[in-house]
Amino acid sequence: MVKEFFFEQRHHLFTALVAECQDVLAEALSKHGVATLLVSGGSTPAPLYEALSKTELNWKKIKIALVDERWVDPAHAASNEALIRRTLLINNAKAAEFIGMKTTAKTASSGQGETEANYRKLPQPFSLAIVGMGPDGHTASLFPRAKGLADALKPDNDNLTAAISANQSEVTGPNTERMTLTLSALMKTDRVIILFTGEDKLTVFSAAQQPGPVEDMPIRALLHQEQVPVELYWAP
Ligand SMILES: O=C(O)[C@H](O)[C@@H](O)[C@H](O)[C@H](O)COP(=O)(O)O
Repeated sequence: MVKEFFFEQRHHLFTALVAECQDVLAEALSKHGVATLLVSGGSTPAPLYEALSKTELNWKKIKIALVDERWVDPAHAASNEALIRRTLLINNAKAAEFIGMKTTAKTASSGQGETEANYRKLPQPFSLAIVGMGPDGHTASLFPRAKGLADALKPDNDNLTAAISANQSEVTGPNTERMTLTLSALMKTDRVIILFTGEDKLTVFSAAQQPGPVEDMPIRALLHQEQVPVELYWAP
């Protein structure tokens, strides 16, 4: 069951969401002494990251890692690592340790072993994952009917990360080669927060809440499970 938080204005959403993230991370720090924050890319979350970067958390005890990555150089405009370095790893949050997904491997599939080894060093359970949703019902880089999707969604897949080749029709530009957290990794997270805006995506989300093939709308894998608390933060 997804707990939904709707806001009339985006700045109200981000104010509330920063406070929620701060509470979740502070609780993880007091319980475990460390916290792991998993963050998505895309165009929506930047205001959250910029505000979160200024909060008075014990950032040197917080590990920040990507939910997914386009398999491009960190200097590339489409890089999620670049987005996080620009919007979150600044101000107080600069003290956090960042673990990226991109390696020097030519393809995500040939880089997956190294990325996996890096992610297995992250403290578990992960404290908080911030995920988005695309207009096609994808989340992370779990794209509908993409190559690698079935494995990435398998409950018995112990890998934390998976290489995905999205269909060109699903992504803008050259970013079809992706690395993503698997569903298993998201199920090892104490709290998952879905963040998106706009009426169109809300319509897609409502459709995803109905039963249907997960491969058509992979965010269904997060919505139709009772293992991990999932919250939606939405504004028009
Ligand atoms: O690498 C990415 O693009 C993201 O991780 C992806 O899953 C994103 O969250 C959605 O596509 C929504 O993106 P927008 O916020 O740009 O709508």
